[in-house]
Amino acid sequence: MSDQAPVVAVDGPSGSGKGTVSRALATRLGWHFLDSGALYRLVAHAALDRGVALDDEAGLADLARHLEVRFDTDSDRIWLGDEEVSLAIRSEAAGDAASRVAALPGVREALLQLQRDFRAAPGLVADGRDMGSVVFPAAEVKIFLTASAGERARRRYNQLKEKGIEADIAELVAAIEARDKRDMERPVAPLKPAEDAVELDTSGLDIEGSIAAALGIVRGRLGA
Ligand SMILES: Nc1ncnc2c1ncn2[C@@H]1O[C@H](COP(=O)(O)OP(=O)(O)O)[C@@H](O)[C@H]1O
Ligand SMILES: Nc1ccn([C@H]2C[C@H](O)[C@@H](COP(=O)(O)OP(=O)(O)O)O2)c(=O)n1
Repeated sequence: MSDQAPVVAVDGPSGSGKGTVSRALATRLGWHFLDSGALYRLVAHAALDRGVALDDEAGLADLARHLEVRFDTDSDRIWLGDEEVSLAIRSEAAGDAASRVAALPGVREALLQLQRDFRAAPGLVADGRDMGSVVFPAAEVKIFLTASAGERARRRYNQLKEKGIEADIAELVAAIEARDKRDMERPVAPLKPAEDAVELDTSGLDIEGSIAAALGIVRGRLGA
């Protein structure tokens, strides 16, 4: 593993701040970035688009194996074939469908190598649920971000409000708890901290505080 580029794995539940913190880590370290959740969202989007049922494991795995995905990390845009799907895959419906397709072992297996291919010099920051436990089990640094369900619902509420979308906090808490339950109880690659992960609770932290704390963990581990 030491002859390969180093990996910082950032895992945790929805709304814990993984995307925000891991993108900032990648920028500050000058490393590559993998948004693995986007891959599950892309499979779900492609399935909804092409009428593949969300429990058709073979059909979904086939979609996952042949994803024609293109990321532009600078502009944060994503294409599926010729279609720009940057906004479409961020909807609550796509997130919910992603959580369903992510429970299927055939889909996870089909996305494994694609995720590992993101590892390149000088290093990779990988954001997801199983980066430290399954995809990069020998990652040099593993961080498990958490925050209370109430705090995560408030963050989601603010995100939706910024986009002009009305939402109900109680409904968001219920949706977050349902998604956590599905992600934690699935038999394959369930959401849980890797044994050697450092847990970081961001409930009482602002964004800069979360980034600084994560950067401190990375520097401590890498000795940089
Ligand atoms: N302390 C914090 N750390 C990270 N993100 C935060 C924090 N406080 C609020 N946020 C906001 O929470 C929202 C969800 O963060 P995001 O990075 O998308 O989470 P995840 O990728 O875990 O679902 C974003 O709008 C982000 O700006
Ligand atoms: N490595 C990963 C990444 C995401 N998933 C699943 C679990 C989530 O419910 C969906 C969507 O993930 P994403 O990180 O984009 O979702 P959030 O922004 O955290 O709500 O995909 C997964 O099972 N494994």
